[in-house]
Amino acid sequence: MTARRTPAGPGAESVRDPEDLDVEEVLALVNENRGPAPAAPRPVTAPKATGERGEAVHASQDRHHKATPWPEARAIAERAARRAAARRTPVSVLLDGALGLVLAAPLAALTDLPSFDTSAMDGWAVAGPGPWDVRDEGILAGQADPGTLGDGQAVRIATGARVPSDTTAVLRSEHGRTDDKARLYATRELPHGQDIRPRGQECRSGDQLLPTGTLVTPAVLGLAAAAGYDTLSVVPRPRVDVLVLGDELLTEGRPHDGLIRDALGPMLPPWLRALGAEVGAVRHLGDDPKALGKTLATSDADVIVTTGGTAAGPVDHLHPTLDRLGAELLVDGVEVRPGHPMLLARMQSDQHLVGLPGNPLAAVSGLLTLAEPLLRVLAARPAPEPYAMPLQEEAHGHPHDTRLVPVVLRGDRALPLHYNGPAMLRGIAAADALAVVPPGGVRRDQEADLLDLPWASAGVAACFT
Ligand SMILES: Nc1nc2c(c(=O)[nH]1)N[C@H]1C(S)=C(S)[C@@H](COP(=O)(O)OP(=O)(O)OC[C@H]3O[C@@H](n4cnc5c(N)ncnc54)[C@H](O)[C@@H]3O)O[C@H]1N2
Ligand code: MOO
Repeated sequence: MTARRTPAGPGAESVRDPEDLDVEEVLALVNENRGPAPAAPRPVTAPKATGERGEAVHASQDRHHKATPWPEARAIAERAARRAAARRTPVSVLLDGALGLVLAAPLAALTDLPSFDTSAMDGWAVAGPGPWDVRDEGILAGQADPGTLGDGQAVRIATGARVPSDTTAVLRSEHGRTDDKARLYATRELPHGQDIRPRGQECRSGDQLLPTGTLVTPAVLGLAAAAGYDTLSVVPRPRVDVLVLGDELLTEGRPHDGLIRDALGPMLPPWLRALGAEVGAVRHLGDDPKALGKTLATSDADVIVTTGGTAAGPVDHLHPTLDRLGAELLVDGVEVRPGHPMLLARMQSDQHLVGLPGNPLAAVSGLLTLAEPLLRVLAARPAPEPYAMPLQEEAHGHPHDTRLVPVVLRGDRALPLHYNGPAMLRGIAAADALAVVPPGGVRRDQEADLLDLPWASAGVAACFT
């Protein structure tokens, strides 16, 4: 695979323009030497394999089954979403609500475009060879009936106006002159049909302009409006409920007395929206298994995202609660660092739960491993083009698991960031992408696959509004 883009271009390291300075400053903060080294590989607790890879297991089954390999976990999330996506019903939305959604039906022109023979220039509509007698009244865009021109006649015309019947060409204003008797002379040759946009030049009514599955971009909105649409049939955004678990979490102020700030409540909704979801208010449920059970049982969201409680600690209630509710575990642990306790469960045929680990970077890992493919397929969005870049520094690997390491893109290389421990957000907050580091690691100058962060390519405003 090849690098998809080179944000700073060759030589970016030696040329420090003001934009680069910002990057340098951020890098100095994130990669200064006193920071901890990249997370050391963790010893792997020997898992006992049970059943086939990717096979659904009931939540009460052996919790020590083998975790799913990282690429397979993503494929399982995609497959699960495909089954649910087949049952989703398209919705009709006003144009201004369709941005970022995907067409559920082909966009067929509701009119010819242009819908009438149109002047492409400001000048004169003329009939037959010149010189021409110029009519008194000109024609503007938006005028319903421009009449007919007789041979040897001309009329002033504006760009976008309907040309009169029997017009043979439009003479641009800079290519003609009139005498004091209102006779018009061309100052250069005027081919037949010049500067007339004939009706149907771009499309005929009924022509397919865009296929099902097209992402609605600003340009698509423009085309749809031009072709006569007020509403579009689109795939609805999957509705996501976010449940933040943990009694230790504060929603404001500074950490104190063993309590810490909830970092995921503010981070997940906009990130999930950038992945195509419609997200309601975040609910903080503490470590209350009853509240968790009730909320899961009554949610009508397409996808429930929980944070924390995925491990086996005294207040990690997710597994027992899923078990009580009869959920089907499609993925229960992934061979990825950070984030290995993440899980994917099918609650009902058309409802899934993504359990993100509580450690914040582990939660990001779960977001990109399980939530991204699930939401992308439910929203019918196209898969991002895979791409790879050489690493500017070595990223060492975990003995068995894939590692996801925050990187910044500098010129045509990706620089791994430190502060990439499971509980840290300092690296990812400065990152453009996550490098996929297979077991064995990636040497300096060797290519690593990259997962883009949604805002790195589109910009924050484009992807969150
Ligand atoms: N005996 C074992 N213990 C743990 C294992 C393991 O394999 N065996 N795995 C560790 C790994 S790896 C992770 S990741 C965590 C996953 O834990 P949980 O999903 O159960 O999450 P919690 O225990 O609730 O929290 C973990 C950690 O993250 C902090 N946290 C939780 N929520 C938030 C939030 N919204 N914002 C900021 N920080 C949050 C929480 O206070 C804990 O420090 O389990 C390990 N343990
Ligand atoms: O390694 Mo855990 O998965 O801390 O994130």
